Amino acid sequence: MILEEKLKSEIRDVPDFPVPGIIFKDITPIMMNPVLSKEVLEELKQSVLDLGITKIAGIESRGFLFGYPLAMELGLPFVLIRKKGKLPYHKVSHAYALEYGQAEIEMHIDAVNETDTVLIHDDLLATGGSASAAGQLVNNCGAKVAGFSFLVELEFLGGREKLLPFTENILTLVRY
Ligand SMILES: O=P(O)(O)OC[C@H]1O[C@H](OP(=O)(O)OP(=O)(O)O)[C@H](O)[C@@H]1O
Ligand SMILES: Nc1ncnc2[nH]cnc12
Repeated sequence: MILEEKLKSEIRDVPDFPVPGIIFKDITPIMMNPVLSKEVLEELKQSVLDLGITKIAGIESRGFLFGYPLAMELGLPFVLIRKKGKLPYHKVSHAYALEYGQAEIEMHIDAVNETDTVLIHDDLLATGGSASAAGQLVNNCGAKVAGFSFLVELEFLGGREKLLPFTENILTLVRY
């Protein structure tokens, strides 16, 4: 079976979570499968090797699951992009809309700078609000966005369009 089929067979649809009308893509069964998790990590690694990235930024919280292991695999620093009020030091922040609500994310002001080309990683691309807000944070600190990577893309929400102004390198392993 190809990786996309294996992932689709594990990802679970949960209707009406966290609010009515949303079909939530539950990726926790992937984490319960260490063999598949390693395959995911290897695929992400091979796909971003040529992008010349200097740092990986992961979006809280599910973007940490594969983002940090990927950074360690590649021998790169990992940057935490967190929900408002969680990071201790001086920060840049950006508010945005989610598929199911509003949010604001933050990054330490010295986490990236003009010498960096950054890969932004998250588990899932829906409307693109979170990832484009993360791109803004990276750009606001003077760094370039070299690429985005996600396990899942909800194509019908058109999030990819929001990311194209940053880069055309948008990797997704499973599309719905
Ligand atoms: O493309 P968007 O419309 O912005 O949606 C995608 C975001 O929504 C989910 O995060 P959520 O805020 O639910 O947080 P979590 O990762 O902590 O569960 C998901 O992990 C992405 O970060
Ligand atoms: N439908 C969905 N499933 C899981 N995570 C999400 N984040 C935004 N939309 C989502």
